Amino acid sequence: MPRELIRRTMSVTKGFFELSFDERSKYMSNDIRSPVRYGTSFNQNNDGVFSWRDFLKLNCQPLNSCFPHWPSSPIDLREVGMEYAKENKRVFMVIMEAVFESLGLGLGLGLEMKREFEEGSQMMVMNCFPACPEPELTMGMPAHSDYGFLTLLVQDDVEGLQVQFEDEWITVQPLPDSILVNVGDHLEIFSNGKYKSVLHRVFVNSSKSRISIASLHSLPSEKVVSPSPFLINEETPKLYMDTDFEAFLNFMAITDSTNKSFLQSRKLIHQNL
Ligand SMILES: O=C(O)CCC(=O)C(=O)O
Ligand SMILES: [Fe+2]
Repeated sequence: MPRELIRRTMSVTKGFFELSFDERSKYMSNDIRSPVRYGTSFNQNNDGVFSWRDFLKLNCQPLNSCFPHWPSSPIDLREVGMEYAKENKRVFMVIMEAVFESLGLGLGLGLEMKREFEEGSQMMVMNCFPACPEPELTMGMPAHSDYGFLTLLVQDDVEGLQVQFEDEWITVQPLPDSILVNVGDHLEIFSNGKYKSVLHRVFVNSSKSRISIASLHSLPSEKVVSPSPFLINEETPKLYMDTDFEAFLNFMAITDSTNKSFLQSRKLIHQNL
């Protein structure tokens, strides 16, 4: 992925969040399948969890029919976003190949999955965390894991992301122009627990706003994600239920999906995995 492309994408993202509220709010929607969805915690029309965050979610699948619905301002958002989405998918595919290899899954199976991932769901989540006068009273995003296989994240030079490791919150040192890869719930399920999705959260500060772009990738949204039959045996039984996007949406409708609660609900054997 060219650094220049990451920079340009960060710059249109920043540009979008600098637009007037009237301009941004044109893209508000409660429809989870909409090609574009803007939300802000400065208005209650957000995801249900109160966070100090503005977001713009751009659905990238299928790219050609989604991108004409994306914001027309900043003027180059669509063009840059489209180029970034394509490159992001390419990088995702390269990493998934390595993931398959690491799981000992054969080339044939890899090729089959590859075809599915080519048309897999892809969501670009642009986040803006404004400076907050009382940062200790809120979060940019509460602890959660992402629902897809992998999330490719780029961020500016302001600290904010923390990942949980051995029951401690570790602050990730931002490295601008680089891509950070997080494991999502679907990969934990598919790998039958060999990979673990990462619990993460975002804190805010009182002096600087922060921008990040999370790209979530998975299988096509109508497909079922299940533990690979090649990773189930006597030693390791099937540890997770099959799941699909519908199940995720239903879960979200009745509870919030923080703290890996969705994944927890998919476990067949409730031991400490
Ligand atoms: O801003 C970040 O570093 C993380 C954002 C995030 O976790 C998300 O959009 O799911
Ligand atoms: Fe996340």
